[in-house]
Amino acid sequence: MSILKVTDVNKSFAGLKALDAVNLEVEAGKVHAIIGPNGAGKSTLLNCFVGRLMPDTGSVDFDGTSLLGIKPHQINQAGVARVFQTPELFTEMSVLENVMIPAFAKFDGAFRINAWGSIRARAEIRERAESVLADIGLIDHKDEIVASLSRGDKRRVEMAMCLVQEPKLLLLDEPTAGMSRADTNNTVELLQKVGTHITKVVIEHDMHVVFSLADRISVMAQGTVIAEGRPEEIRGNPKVQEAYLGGSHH
Ligand SMILES: Nc1ncnc2c1ncn2[C@@H]1O[C@H](COP(=O)(O)OP(=O)(O)OP(=O)(O)O)[C@@H](O)[C@H]1O
Repeated sequence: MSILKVTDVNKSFAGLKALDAVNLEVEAGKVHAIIGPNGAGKSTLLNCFVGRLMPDTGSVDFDGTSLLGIKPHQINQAGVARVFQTPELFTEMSVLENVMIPAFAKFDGAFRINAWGSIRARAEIRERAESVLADIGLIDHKDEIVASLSRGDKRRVEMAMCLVQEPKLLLLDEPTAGMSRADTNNTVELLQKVGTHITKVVIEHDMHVVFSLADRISVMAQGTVIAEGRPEEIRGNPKVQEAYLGGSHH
């Protein structure tokens, strides 16, 4: 069953067709990678999933409801979380506080009936945050200020901030960009381990990462999806090889 369905999406910027009749279906519970050379339209498409961009035409349905015309925070409330290329963190606050903030935003309303409910909510939210930090291997750093963490650990905090919201769909925009091989391998291991029930859409240039994680791959070139299939189908696809050889890539 598909949880995300993109139908005939078009988007132009001042005459440049960034998305040209894009169709894409993401199956629930799977890891779906979107790959393609620079300028293929991957980020533009992702921005249409989170309310940052409005397609000119076409539809984007998540869990049976249209995402178009909905504000980013409402899309987030509906169960879509995004991990950015550059972590957006509260750097002067502790790791635990950073993870508790999105959990409050998501769950507090459900408890806040009276003062007692609010205290209970705080305890429960702290527990949720600590449990995610344990999964992600950061529990020993929970009281540290985020500014003092390594780049790799900052990305883990951001991942924890997404996971604590218990999203249905997690969007990962180049999760290993700029990382060393060792950090990349750690991130791949982490993504294989955490939130296994969460549907993930990953934009990624590193083919080692793509082939380690993806259940399905969509290949974009010049604003459109030129191939879609299982990793072994995509690996040998001549259209895909041509798209990469014909365009510039990292
Ligand atoms: N806000 C914008 N205004 C004008 N043109 C844009 C805008 N955003 C993207 N584009 C153009 O749309 C096309 C698709 O860009 P997009 O960033 O979606 O590609 P991409 O596949 O994500 O590339 P990369 O792998 O380099 O991130 C490019 O030609 C880009 O220059």
